[in-house]
Amino acid sequence: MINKCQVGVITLFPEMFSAITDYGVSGRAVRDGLLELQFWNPRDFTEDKHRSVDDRPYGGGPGMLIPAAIAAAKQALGADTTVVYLSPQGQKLVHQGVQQLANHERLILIAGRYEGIDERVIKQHVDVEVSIGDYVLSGGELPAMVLIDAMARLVPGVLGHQDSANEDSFASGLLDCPHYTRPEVLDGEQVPAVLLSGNHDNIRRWRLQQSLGRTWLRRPELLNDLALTVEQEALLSEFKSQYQA
Ligand SMILES: NC(=O)c1ccc(N[C@@H]2CC[C@@H](O)C2)nc1
Repeated sequence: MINKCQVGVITLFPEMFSAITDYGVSGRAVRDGLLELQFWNPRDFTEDKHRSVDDRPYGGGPGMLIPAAIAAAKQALGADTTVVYLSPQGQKLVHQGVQQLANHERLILIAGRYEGIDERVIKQHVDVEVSIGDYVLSGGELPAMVLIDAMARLVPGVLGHQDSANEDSFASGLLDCPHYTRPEVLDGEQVPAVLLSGNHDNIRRWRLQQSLGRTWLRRPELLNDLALTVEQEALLSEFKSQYQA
């Protein structure tokens, strides 16, 4: 378990990252020093007076800006820092991958723009290529923020105890159970009585059964990778027997 998340980001648009540094749980993690972001902008490594960064595909143009930025980032974070490139060609990011990357404690993320980065740079400088999903975005910044947010939540002290309970459900490979707040009756629908019973073990079992049932209904393939406990098997088969579509 790491005790902080240190990330260097190579990006033309560092200001975009205010979306995670200035708000909510991730913003508090930055203020508490549990999440530390540093930025390197390829534009700062240009030598032409126009500071041009969008090289024509092998059409000559600026020198290799990304490797220069990686070198500067490694100077600050350490030569052994893991380099991650966000792209649709990467390995699909799921909770386990977030945990593995979070364990590196220090990472450099490359957020590309335009057509992407030179394949030789990937071969020579990138340790792992990661995709947040099968769709193309105009830049790697949003995927980088998704990865950073997910990793920060795994650092002790970032989440309150309730949120970390939610985290546990995903860590267990199950979808989260339904959640309810006030009022007790909304549009004629009651909050499930067990949640008002004060019986904590019944509430735990109900939530676990709901997570199992939802996973079975919405993402059955996730159950294939899980070794369910005796209690979980019993709760799921009870859910199935009571289920009417
Ligand atoms: N699915 C994803 O994680 C993803 C990552 C990056 C991306 N776009 C960038 C722009 C140019 C190139 O660097 C790749 N789109 C989708």
